[in-house]
Amino acid sequence: MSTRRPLIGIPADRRLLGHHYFHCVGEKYIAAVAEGAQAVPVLIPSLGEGLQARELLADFDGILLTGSPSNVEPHRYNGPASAPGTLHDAWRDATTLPMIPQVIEAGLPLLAICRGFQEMNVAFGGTLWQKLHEVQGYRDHREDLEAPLDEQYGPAHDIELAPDGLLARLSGERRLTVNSLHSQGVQTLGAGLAVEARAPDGVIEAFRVADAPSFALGLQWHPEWKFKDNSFSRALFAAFGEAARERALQRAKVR
Ligand SMILES: N[C@@H](CCC(=O)NCCCC(=O)O)C(=O)O
Repeated sequence: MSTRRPLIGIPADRRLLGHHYFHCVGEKYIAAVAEGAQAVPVLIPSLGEGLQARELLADFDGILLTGSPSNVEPHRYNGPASAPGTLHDAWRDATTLPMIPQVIEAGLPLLAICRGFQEMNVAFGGTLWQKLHEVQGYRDHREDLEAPLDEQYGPAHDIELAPDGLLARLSGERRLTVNSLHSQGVQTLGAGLAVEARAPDGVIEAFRVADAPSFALGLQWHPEWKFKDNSFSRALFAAFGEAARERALQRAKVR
């Protein structure tokens, strides 16, 4: 029976560096997959429809959707035009949004973080607030970009966990403290998503795919940041890796 580490795909951001575009993934996500999930991180270029995702997914045991300073293009959820100067990543949208339902349908474990969480909500038909801090009743969920990184990714607010949810089960807690580095947030929840956690102002901070055959979790915060120093983050990536190992074993049986 195969004992190789599971392969976890990570769709890349497409970013202009100098005169050329690159497809890139933040190293902290790569480390969390390799060390936290004990899996092999495989970066996936964001080639949109050119990717043939369905065939590609057959060779993977999980997918991680990362955070990004870019926003999902509003036309993807019939939202209002973004403020001038907003950073988007159309190629990433064109890659992840069609991929998400295929990942769930194929029974691959999925962990989505921040922008990835927002992509999941849009892929399931939900919509986004673009500037939570300008919406009556919501606090500012952004980081201070002038602050040191440890402060930007440091504890920012509590979340209340759904008592019957996966996060409550994984953590054994009802309330946790998380970091917060986002301007956007869930406005309407996508069909089939079950809320796992909310911030004190009511912002949805986590959900799962209610009827997914495997691990399918979206988080608005960043558990990958110094995950080794946080027992809940370690448990999250360990559970994600375990689900990917299970998929790898199933795949090995049918080869
Ligand atoms: N642009 C979206 C998502 C924010 C996000 O993912 N921030 C993290 C970026 C850097 C990192 O990967 O840690 C929004 O503003 O809501």
